[in-house]
Amino acid sequence: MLRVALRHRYGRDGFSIEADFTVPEAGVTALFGPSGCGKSTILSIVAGLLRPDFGRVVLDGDVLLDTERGIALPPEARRCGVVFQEARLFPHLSVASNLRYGMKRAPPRAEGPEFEEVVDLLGIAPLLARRPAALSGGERQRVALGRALLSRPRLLLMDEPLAALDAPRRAEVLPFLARLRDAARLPILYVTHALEEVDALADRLVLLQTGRVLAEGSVEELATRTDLPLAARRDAGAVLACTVAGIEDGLTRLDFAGGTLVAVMRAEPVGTRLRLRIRARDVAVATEEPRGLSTRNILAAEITAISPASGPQDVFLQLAIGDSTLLARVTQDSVTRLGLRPGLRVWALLKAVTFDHLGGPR
Ligand SMILES: Nc1ncnc2c1ncn2[C@@H]1O[C@H](COP(=O)(O)OP(=O)(O)OP(=O)(O)O)[C@@H](O)[C@H]1O
Repeated sequence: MLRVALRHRYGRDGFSIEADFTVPEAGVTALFGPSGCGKSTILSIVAGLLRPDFGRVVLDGDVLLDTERGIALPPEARRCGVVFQEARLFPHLSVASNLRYGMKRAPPRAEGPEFEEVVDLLGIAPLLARRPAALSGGERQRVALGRALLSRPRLLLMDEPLAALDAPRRAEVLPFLARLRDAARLPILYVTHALEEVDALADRLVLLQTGRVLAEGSVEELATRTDLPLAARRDAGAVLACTVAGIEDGLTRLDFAGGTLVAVMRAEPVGTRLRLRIRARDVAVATEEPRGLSTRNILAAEITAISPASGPQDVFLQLAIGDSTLLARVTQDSVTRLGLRPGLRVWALLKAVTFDHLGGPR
């Protein structure tokens, strides 16, 4: 586990950061927030590239930084694999040599994946003889991931690794990141301002705003918090962990903690685990069981809370469906007209178009 506590100010009157959070043993923790909120600064402090005014960084009980005790391990002694927005490969070396450079940085008895395993994991075997100039942006990033992994780090730090890529390249690299996450069994601190990357990759979220941690928790939990800035986004809504239960007539049946949904999406084998974001604006409610509707996903729910939404006419309904929570964005007028209140049993109507298939299998 990684524990981070820090305080830093750039210059006398510059931007100030005060953050305190943890990253579990394995899985992706996304450091998420708008541009300029301090994400890269935090990552640099953890990597040892920036010395903060005050900081304590402890990885699995080992102190990497403790300004009060005068401890500050140099970057190379921290065993952090760092991946930046640009791949930063050596242009004069082949892909294979770039990867071997990573291996040379690994301590002699460090545990970790072998060269072939990493090449296989990231699908870079056909690229080994090439120079970075002859690679696409996505391929370059895959090599950079491989090089970081081969240095056998104890922690992976990724600073917007997909931000410099266009949408098709991002879509190409995302599944490899998901594979790496599942194979590496390392804590991964992942800086991003893209919610779709959070949905596809992250287990936990540390939400930042102007240098402060607003909240930390699981992606599912924070997605339905209407008091956070996430709720003001167009794509605000619940994130549900689902398992593919079957495919019939081109429709995929997905089980989640609370019931079953039907979605039109890319066919995945039964048992595949994935996550869906169900946008609040795509959920409607009815006080009586609807009949004769084209909507296939109609779920029995209970209203657990009603809270204001960013538009003055709208509110969020928090809906409990078994052990899951959905958000619905409805007008204040429908609340009055239908007598919606916490404790009321309703039906949640989800449009098929709601389903965005996120990331690769988990
Ligand atoms: N070396 C520096 N000197 C002074 N101010 C800095 C320095 N580096 C960053 N800042 C300021 O600190 C704030 C946080 O920057 P940081 O790069 O950590 O944010 P970020 O969340 O990573 O942003 P982005 O998503 O745009 O990369 C910004 O206001 C930035 O202008």
